[in-house]
Amino acid sequence: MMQSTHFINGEWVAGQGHDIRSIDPAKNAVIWEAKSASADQVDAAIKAARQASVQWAAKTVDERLDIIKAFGAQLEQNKDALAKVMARETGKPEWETATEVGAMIGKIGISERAYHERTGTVENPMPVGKAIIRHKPHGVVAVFGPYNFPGHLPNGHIVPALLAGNTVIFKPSDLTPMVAQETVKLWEQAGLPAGVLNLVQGEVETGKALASHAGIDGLFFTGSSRTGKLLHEQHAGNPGKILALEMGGNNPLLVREVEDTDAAVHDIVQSAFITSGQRCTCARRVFIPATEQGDAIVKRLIEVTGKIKVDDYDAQDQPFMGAMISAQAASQMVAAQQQLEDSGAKVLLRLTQPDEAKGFATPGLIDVTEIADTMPDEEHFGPMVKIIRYSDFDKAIEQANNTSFGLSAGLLSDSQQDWDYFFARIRAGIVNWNRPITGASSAAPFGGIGESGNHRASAYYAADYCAYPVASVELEKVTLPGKLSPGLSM
Ligand SMILES: NC(=O)c1ccc[n+]([C@@H]2O[C@H](COP(=O)([O-])OP(=O)(O)OC[C@H]3O[C@@H](n4cnc5c(N)ncnc54)[C@H](O)[C@@H]3O)[C@@H](O)[C@H]2O)c1
Ligand SMILES: O=CCC[C@H](NC(=O)CCC(=O)O)C(=O)O
Repeated sequence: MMQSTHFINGEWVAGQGHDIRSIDPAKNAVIWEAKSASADQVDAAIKAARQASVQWAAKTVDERLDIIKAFGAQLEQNKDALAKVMARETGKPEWETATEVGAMIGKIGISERAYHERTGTVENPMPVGKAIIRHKPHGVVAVFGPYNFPGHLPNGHIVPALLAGNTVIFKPSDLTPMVAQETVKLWEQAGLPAGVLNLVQGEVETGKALASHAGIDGLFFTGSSRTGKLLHEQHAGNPGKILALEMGGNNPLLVREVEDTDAAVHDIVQSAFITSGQRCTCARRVFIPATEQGDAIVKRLIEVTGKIKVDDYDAQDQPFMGAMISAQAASQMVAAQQQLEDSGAKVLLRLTQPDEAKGFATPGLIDVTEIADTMPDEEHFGPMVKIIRYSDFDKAIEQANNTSFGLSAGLLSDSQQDWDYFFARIRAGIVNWNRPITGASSAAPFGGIGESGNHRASAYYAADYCAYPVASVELEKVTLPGKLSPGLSM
């Protein structure tokens, strides 16, 4: 029987495109199979969203919020089941997917606050009448999600977009269709009117059909810089379409003088290896002083990293790291490590793929000091950290900034002076002090500069790209001014 996996105009329908499937990367088992949405089905989803758009935008914010809160209640009721689906489809441990569902629930209250604070209505008195700032939804927007947070990150676009009065076509990562399907079912159960949120599943073809469609007013994308750049090029010449791009990073973490070596090692590990290194904010380059204390940090980092538990998402004794998204992703990390080694880097702890048919990769550390100025500026999206030993803080900051990305960066140092110096010079959208550089707060803006984004930060600032401001000067009755302009007589 054909699976109905696309949600168009309030109905679940079977795809008319080609065969797609989802694989549990920890068990190497097919867990979902269907047909992708064809270009005609993408078109139908956009038409449904357009049709639903007037009535949805005409509702009061509180009416929209009631439905969004009902979705939050559905998430709460189904949190264990959804977390299990996420773990199966991504390989992430169940403790971590439980926190992902928690973040989805938390997003609702945060989006409500952000809506009022960032896009609320403001009145200013004028000598005659008043000036009012209001916000309107863009209309029909497309949301593209990545695989690493298949619930939380698309949710971070969808909730504020719907709250602002937009209707949405959601195209999840083709690696995580099941999480998307289960999430959209919860929206359906929450009573969202037909056409307000549509789901089209598929690979690049489906993505292209949606992104290039003339019927969308905006596109909110979270994913790789490669795809984000393609979308940016595709939208060149369309200044009226809002494009919000959240992309990757080649994030630096600098260590200076710290009293507590273990605390520094903990923050490095948490920054580098959480989610098997598959977070956009993960530390990719760690700068450690070429001093005795630096040697001690490296030694301890090797010990602690070597003991990280990597295992099945549903293991009784939960691991810190589960499988990566696919066996292919793990083997790409092995190949990336080999390339660096061939270029002169020194492996301190080897990243391995214990089973070529599965997505597991053990965490790796590689010293790239000798090739730091010549190695490619690449985001290696997995559990491998490049260590750079430095003697000069200014040079280290310069190297840290020597990237076309600019998502997250951090400093581990017990000195306030170091922090002030670092903060003034480092270039990134997220800059932390003595905290891991992963685990960003949804109550703050989230985004990067350079190839990491296009200055339309998400999380708390997602409200900004979900609505456009309208300025009005108003007076209740047409009235002659008390004083006419010079040279004018009535
Ligand atoms: N800055 C952030 O907020 C953030 C968050 C999570 C992940 N990321 C980044 O995302 C990447 C990992 O996620 P990914 O591999 O799923 O990203 P990806 O770019 O491969 O895919 C993202 C989405 O775009 C779609 N897509 C791919 N090619 C397309 C095309 N040519 N036209 C239209 N759509 C297309 C995909 O199907 C998916 O829905 C990493 O680079 C990571 O740093 C960034
Ligand atoms: O992989 C990219 C996201 C990483 C994650 N960031 C957030 O959760 C941002 C907050 C939000 O979107 O609400 C992290 O920093 O760990």
